[in-house]
Amino acid sequence: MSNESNVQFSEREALLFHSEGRPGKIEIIASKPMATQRDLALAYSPGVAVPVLAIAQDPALAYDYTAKGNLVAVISNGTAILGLGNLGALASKPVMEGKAVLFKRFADVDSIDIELKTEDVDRIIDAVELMEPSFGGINLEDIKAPECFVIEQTLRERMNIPVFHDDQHGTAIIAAAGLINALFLTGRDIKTTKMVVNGAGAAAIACAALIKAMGLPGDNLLMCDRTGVIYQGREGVNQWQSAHAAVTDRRTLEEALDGADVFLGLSAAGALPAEYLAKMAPKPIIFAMANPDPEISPPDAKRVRPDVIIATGRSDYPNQINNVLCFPFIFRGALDVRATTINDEMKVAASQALAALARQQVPEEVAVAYGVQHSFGPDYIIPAPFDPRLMEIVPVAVAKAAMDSGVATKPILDLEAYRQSLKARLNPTTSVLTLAYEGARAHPKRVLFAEGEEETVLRAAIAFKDGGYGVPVLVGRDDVPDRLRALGVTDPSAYELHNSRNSPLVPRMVDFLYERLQRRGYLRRDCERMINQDRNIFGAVLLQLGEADAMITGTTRTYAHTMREIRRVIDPAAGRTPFGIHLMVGQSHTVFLADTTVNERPTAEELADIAEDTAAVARRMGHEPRVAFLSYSTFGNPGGAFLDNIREAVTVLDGRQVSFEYEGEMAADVALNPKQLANFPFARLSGPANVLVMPGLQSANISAKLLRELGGDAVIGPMLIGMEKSVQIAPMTSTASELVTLAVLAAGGIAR
Ligand SMILES: NC(=O)C1=CN([C@@H]2O[C@H](COP(=O)(O)OP(=O)(O)OC[C@H]3O[C@@H](n4cnc5c(N)ncnc54)[C@H](OP(=O)(O)O)[C@@H]3O)[C@@H](O)[C@H]2O)C=CC1
Ligand SMILES: CC(=O)C(=O)O
Ligand SMILES: [Mg+2]
Repeated sequence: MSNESNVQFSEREALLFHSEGRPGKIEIIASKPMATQRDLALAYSPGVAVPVLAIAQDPALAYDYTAKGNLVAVISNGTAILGLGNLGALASKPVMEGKAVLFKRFADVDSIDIELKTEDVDRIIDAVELMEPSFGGINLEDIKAPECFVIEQTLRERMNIPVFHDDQHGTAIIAAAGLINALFLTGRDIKTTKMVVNGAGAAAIACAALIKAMGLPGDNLLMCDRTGVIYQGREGVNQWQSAHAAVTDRRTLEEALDGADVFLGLSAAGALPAEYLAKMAPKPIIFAMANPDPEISPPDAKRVRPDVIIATGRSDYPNQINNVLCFPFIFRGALDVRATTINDEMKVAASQALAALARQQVPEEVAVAYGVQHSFGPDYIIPAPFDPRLMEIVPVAVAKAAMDSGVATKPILDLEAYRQSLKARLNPTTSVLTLAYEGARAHPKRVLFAEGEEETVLRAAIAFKDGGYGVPVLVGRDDVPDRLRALGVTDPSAYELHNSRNSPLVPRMVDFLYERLQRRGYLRRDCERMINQDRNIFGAVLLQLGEADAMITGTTRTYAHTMREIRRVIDPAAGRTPFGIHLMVGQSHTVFLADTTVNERPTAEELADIAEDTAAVARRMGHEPRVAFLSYSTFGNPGGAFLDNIREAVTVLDGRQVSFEYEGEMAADVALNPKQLANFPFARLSGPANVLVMPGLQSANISAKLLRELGGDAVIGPMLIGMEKSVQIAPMTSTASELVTLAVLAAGGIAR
């Protein structure tokens, strides 16, 4: 799919992504304990009667006793699914589930998709209106024009919670923000700018209205649909379109574009032939926003007009103009002040905040991920959706505008404290992971997949290559190309394959291994056999010879077995203690657990090394480390025979004068639960620990595996740290996407 952009994936992969594990993209998780009879009695009958009666008395209490205040419905009837057209309510469900997860991912808004099987405007209005008690806000999505205008307007009048048709206003807010910056960069004044809007539906009409409100003269805008220019007097034009009908003798898109400064595409894939660009003004601005494929691709546009500033709706080209930059954050702000509506003031505030953000210095981690050109300029006119600053800045601007315009029912007095609370709502790990993926694309590395005959590994290698994250180097037999073909790869020769049976590198590899092992009891013949027969040794030697930057293995043999093989070829880095880290990633927190894989009974020095290196990984992943050395004992209570090395590790760190907080020994609940920690006021942790150094491999490995199998959080790892080359031993149960994550972390230098 999408063979021109730098992110590619097969249709099969897109389907697998949706079907693997639990089908679809969302599930509902209880936010209260549901373990005991008592929990259930409180959560449901009879306990639930108490909040019922309270809400009946005072409806505002619904925000205190239910999820309403943070819950948004994403509602569609599937009549304008992206740019794919009217494919019906059911087919729109993947998109609506997608919007729901984006709400959560970007702004911690809980959201559920609702697909309505009707094109009847009145029935949609009635259905949505009846849902008012359930939700804090309504996001209408992919409902075609002109019905969407009537539906949204009527619901806004009838409902007392925000109703927002994202395709209209979300798109207009982003397009306006991008346009402000593109006009600035090309030295244009909006009052003399000539614009063509292609598409005359929901998004196009809302964008045209907002841009005119910003100062573009009505006569300077020509709107086109499939028939051509919408001119005054044209037949079959609805009332919303006729508001933008121009007095003009131009009739086609091509004629409309003659001398135009800006093309705004909100129509369909490929709707703008490249040759039409030739007659546009110097430094033309093209926003080709149709999804999933734009009106014209950036490479095609740049071939004809190298001076173009181009944006698309996609994340895989520079300048993503997509309403994902807006809807999570505008609802976050609106919900937090319990706004009764999202008004024009709030929309303008969001647009201005976005435009201003793009002009600020780009944070280092975002800049590194994107490469140098991502400072304000033609390839960076709008912030990237996973820029962590969006969550801090846009909701604050929206909340303030809601308060200033009198639609906030629960004003926020301290906006700075609000900004801080927004920051804490998202887990930095998620943006660091996203940025690690972007970084891998900006600086692609060679990653060796040692088990190239395994389907899961091949799928990971395909995703790694197609995603543009780097070059997979496969170890496997001659049938690997056939296996790749069976997975939908049309040109397996594009994959680098090393087969020990016929690799020209084998003599050099044997020399290397024999040199290393000759004084450790191995004959040359043993080394030849290992190179020929053992994929981990073969792969690790390739890594040592510089044929790859990192290596992924582990899915076919146990961790211990794989580790033994790797250690024959690769040593610990000088002065380092190798060990494993598991990461537990929740919505707002990450906990780093170490050493979960290597050292059975670490000494005090080793525990201190593990603490230091894990703290460094935590910092690389955006967390200020607070290290707890865990035990069954807290500060000597109860006493025991195996506490000395833990205590001594704390003393070792005292001597090293490290720059992070650490404390121990302590029980896990003291480390993680602030109430328990408060019982030890002398403890030198300013908050719950996020780096847990385990006393030994027994407890560490058991805990990590328990959490992986039973825990609600996502688990990443184990990452192998402290080796002279980056080798990652994945769990045998890994999925392809877990392998890709490990590959990206290894290639990007986070796991090192
Ligand atoms: N990047 C972003 O954030 C967003 C992008 N969009 C994209 O905008 C497009 C329209 O969405 P939306 O407004 O919701 O849909 P609507 O169904 O409301 O409107 C579609 C409009 O596009 C016109 N159109 C379709 N094909 C062409 C063509 N080849 N040339 C000219 N006009 C054409 C239709 O004209 P006619 O009546 O003649 O068929 C109609 O006016 C979609 O591609 C969607 O993905 C939408 C929202 C956000
Ligand atoms: C992004 C979006 O909402 C659309 O393309 O419809
Ligand atoms: Mg949409």
